Amino acid sequence: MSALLSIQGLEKRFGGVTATDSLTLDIMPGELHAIIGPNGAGKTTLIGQLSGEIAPDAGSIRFKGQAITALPVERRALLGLARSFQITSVLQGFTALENVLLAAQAHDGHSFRFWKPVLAETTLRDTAMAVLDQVGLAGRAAIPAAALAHGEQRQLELAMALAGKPDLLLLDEPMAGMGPEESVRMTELLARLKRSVTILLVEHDMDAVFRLADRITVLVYGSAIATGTPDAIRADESVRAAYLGSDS
Ligand SMILES: Nc1ncnc2c1ncn2[C@@H]1O[C@H](COP(=O)(O)OP(=O)(O)OP(=O)(O)O)[C@@H](O)[C@H]1O
Repeated sequence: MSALLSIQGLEKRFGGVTATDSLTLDIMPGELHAIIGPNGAGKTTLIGQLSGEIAPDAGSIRFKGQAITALPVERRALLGLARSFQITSVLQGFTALENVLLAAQAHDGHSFRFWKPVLAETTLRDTAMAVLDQVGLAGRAAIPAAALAHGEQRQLELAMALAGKPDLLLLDEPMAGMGPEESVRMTELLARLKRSVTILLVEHDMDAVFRLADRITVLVYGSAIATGTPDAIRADESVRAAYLGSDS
């Protein structure tokens, strides 16, 4: 099986800081691959380079066999690479459904052909409702985003990323700022989403990571010190020493 996303020799420096250091990594179709590592390890910088917001200094990124290293964010999104979280994209004055419709429309603008506007709108609306249902917000479609609970807003951000029917979803700390109950709900949601979309997950919530991930990569100072199944990562001495704490 060939990789959905292939990262080769990726490098990123900020002044004297090496945020991404000779990183080579394959993300396989259908897997949920988590990236963990201490604060400042380079996780968000990596996501930024994959989504197209940050230009790497060296190395290459291939997605679905195509070199995307130099492509801008929108072109990557059209190819099926979507990013969610740590970017506040929800429009508070619009309903949940309207937010998803706008996200779907932004991704799929060409479906609004002037001779078939009603049909196109119906299809888009059906898609948006299906996506809201997928994230457990179907019953909240008509509620303004501002009136949604924090956890529901995060579910909505996920729905907006899914609206473009991505092949690869980049999730940057979906549990950030959540209470324990909301985290559990988001973990269950991601467990349901798994397999329908390949997911690259950056997350500090280790319970969620070890429950959800098929494979985990541990970053330290921008380098991948280990990649493996949750069991292999748990047992890896270098990981325990560098990150999890040798007594964990
Ligand atoms: N725009 C920037 N300018 C300068 N240094 C930066 C910039 N962005 C990131 N860095 C530095 O690069 C390193 C990696 O940062 P990054 O935010 O990617 O780490 P992280 O693993 O996502 O951290 P956290 O877990 O705290 O979110 C850090 O040392 C950070 O200070």
